[in-house]
Amino acid sequence: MVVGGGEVRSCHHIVTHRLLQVIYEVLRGIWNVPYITGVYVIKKNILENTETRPNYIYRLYDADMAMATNMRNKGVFMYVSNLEDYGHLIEPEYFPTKYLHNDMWQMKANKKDWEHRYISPLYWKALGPSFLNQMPCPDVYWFPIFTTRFCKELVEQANDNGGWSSGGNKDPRLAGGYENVPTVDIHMNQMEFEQEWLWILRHYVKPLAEKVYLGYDSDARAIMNFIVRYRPTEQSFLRPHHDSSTYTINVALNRPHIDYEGGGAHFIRYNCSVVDTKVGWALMHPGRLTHYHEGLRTTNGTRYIMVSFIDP
Ligand SMILES: O=C(O)CCC(=O)C(=O)O
Ligand SMILES: [Fe+2]
Repeated sequence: MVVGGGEVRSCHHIVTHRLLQVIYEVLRGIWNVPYITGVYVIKKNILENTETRPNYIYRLYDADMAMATNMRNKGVFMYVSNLEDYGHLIEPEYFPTKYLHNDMWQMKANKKDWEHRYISPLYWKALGPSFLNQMPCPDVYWFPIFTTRFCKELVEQANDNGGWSSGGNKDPRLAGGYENVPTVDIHMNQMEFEQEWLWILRHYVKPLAEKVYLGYDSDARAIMNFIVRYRPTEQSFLRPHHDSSTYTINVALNRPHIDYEGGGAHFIRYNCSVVDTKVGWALMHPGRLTHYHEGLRTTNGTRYIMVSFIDP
């Protein structure tokens, strides 16, 4: 497992590095290792002492290999420790610069930071097997998923893009060119956020769906992923309809009574409405038959929601 300092060839190094990562994720401790790259925490007296000060030259080795070898030869050992959290490295290779909120695109490259920014701390609680999830209407569940920041940035990103549809039945964005129940909306593919959104569905939404709809295995597939805006002066409500989904998520992106008045979802068979929605919380409901539903009228301001028709 531990390869002698200075004898490590690069392919070994990659395999060893990955194995060590796995071990470090499972175990806690301190390990004496021959070679470390990237980040070092060095005792001040080691740096001050001219005998032990790091030296980066040894034969024709790369600087980090030379340093590791020289330190070991001087009897200054290096350790990997995960007893304390000193922080983490960021992956700088993929970072777009063309969007308004580029951080939103970082879920794959820098998952830890992305989750910290955009996934609500309550989400992890809601996912827990012993947590009883809210059901405001029959088979309609209500989950905290996103932070306020996520919702704010998603709306700003949509408005920055500006490709809102007219809300008419003719919709050139769709394969058939026709939308039976049109909304004033913007699709995730218009925002170049479709693959990212599908990743979010697979990683965060699917486990919630499988928790509450016991025995259902969700593919977390979705073709229709869009932000809707309702305004009294344009489209202000959505007539009763079914969704083309097995289940739908409907995320509140802004605040009732502050950013807008009215709004909410009404489930007709149960005569049950969800009106006091919370930013970053998603409604999840079956898409068809039992859950014929409508969007209630927004009477003031602009109401924004994010909708996905999952497993169509
Ligand atoms: O306004 C709502 O909350 C309902 C939205 C909806 O049903 C839809 O977009 O399919
Ligand atoms: Fe709907």
